[in-house]
Amino acid sequence: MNIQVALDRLNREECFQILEKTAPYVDWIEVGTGVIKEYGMSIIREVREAYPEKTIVADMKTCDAGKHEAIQAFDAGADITTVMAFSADKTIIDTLDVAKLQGKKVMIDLLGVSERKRVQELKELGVTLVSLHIGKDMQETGEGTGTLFDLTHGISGLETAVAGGITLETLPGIVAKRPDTVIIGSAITKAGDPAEAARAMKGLISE
Ligand SMILES: O=C(CO)[C@H](O)[C@H](O)COP(=O)(O)O
Repeated sequence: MNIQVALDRLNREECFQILEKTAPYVDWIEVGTGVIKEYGMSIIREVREAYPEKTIVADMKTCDAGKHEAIQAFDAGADITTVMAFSADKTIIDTLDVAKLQGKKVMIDLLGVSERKRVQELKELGVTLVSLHIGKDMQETGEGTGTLFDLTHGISGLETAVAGGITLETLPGIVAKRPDTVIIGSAITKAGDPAEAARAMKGLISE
């Protein structure tokens, strides 16, 4: 099971400080949407150069112009780019085509999806990687990752990531569901000791 550290609501300096402290304990690095909006593709390039051995996820949250945005992310050095599940099927297919050509991957963000039917459709379009996701704003209303796994339960052949306010306390319940990747943002990046937070989470997952 991978740990993906999500770099969100941080400036460039903070992103690299967090990575310096946590890199030994994380497998995948997510350059968050807000960070990309602030710095553009150049920050993905910088992370790629600094961490050539890590899997880099560009959280582009693409919902249109799929081909163009996938090329942008992959050319900057991302291994995986994210696309919203509600996008038009054409957008999904276009990004999958670019990924296939470049030997990269697309992660479909299921934020806001409540019906398994859409997950099944995505699979039929050729999607192989999805993220079960409770967004920041809905986390504030108390929504948790509890029932998210119902969306993919019984649908075979999908690699799953899960995100949304996961903490050291909620991690055991998540790990029990056996996702392939656990995405953790604030619980690492806003911790008093990010290295210790990441180390503890890696330890828990490895148990
Ligand atoms: O995609 C995201 C926000 O849209 C975040 O990467 C994801 O939610 C993880 O961060 P946190 O653990 O702080 O919720």
